[in-house]
Amino acid sequence: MAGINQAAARLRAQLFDSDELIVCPGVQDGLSARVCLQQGFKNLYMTGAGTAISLLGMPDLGLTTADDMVRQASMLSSLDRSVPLIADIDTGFGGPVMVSRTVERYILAGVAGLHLEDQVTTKRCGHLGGKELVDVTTFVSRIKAAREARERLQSDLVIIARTDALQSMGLDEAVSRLKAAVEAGADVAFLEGVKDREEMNKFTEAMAPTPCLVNLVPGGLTPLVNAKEAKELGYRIAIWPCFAMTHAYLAYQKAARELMETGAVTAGFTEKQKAGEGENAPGEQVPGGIRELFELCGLSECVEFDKKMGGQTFSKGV
Ligand SMILES: C[C@](O)(C(=O)O)[C@H](CC(=O)O)C(=O)O
Repeated sequence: MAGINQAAARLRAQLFDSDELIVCPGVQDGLSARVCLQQGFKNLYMTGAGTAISLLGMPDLGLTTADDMVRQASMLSSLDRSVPLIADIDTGFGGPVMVSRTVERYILAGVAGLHLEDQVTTKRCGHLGGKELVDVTTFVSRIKAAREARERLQSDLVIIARTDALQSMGLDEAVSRLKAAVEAGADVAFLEGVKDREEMNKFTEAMAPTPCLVNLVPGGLTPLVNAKEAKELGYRIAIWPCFAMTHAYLAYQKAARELMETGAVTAGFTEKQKAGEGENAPGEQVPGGIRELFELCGLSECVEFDKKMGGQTFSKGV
């Protein structure tokens, strides 16, 4: 338990023993997480929207189950346990019993922080229209259930309360909901769909001294401020949910179009090959080729581990 809880304790220290902005690139699968770890990020964020898209091929409409999310969170937090993962838990997937059970599963999966919201269980992405909310008593009961799980497991889990109330009820009601959530045990406040810098500032000031999170979704409602600006606006955590996914989508599309139109894929070709000279030599290293991807995902570490344990699995090389 102590080992798993370490990431949560680290996130708590980042939040309360320092004033640095906690920068969380959004990841939705093993590849995006490995790339962010390779780049040296100190935190990761598991996006629910990205998980719906990459795991189910479906939009963010409350279609991912607790099992889908726990499994993904467990895989992501296992890749580097020294890097705290903040994960989306949507609405907690039911009433207080279900919320408590799901939060317990997130803790056991090694999640360091999670955000729990006040939309109805048939929720949707916070940057879409027509959102419906539960009443404040139900929202608070979700937060209390999360807190109960944290206490029961003696975990340092950081609970982030998210409200989607801005769209239909305005800033004052949103702030009042988040204050009630903090009173019930949440550590951080997350105002979804904040629309401009003035509102961002007003929000962080209204919530002080509670730390606030800003959600920077490409193509969403919130201006895409950079890390420096987010900090100046009073935020302590910034998440970039689908940033890599937008890039990946455009790259997949380009490659698929090329294959469809020309019957060939040149992405893994060397410059010589692109110039029409020669074919891919068997086993040749190409940028982004399969060996490089395996290396990114720990090929050498696996081989080393096998050897260290006295295994012979790779004694003939890989
Ligand atoms: C933060 C969020 O909950 C997520 O799943 O990453 C989404 C982001 C998105 O839909 O791109 C959200 O509801 O804002």
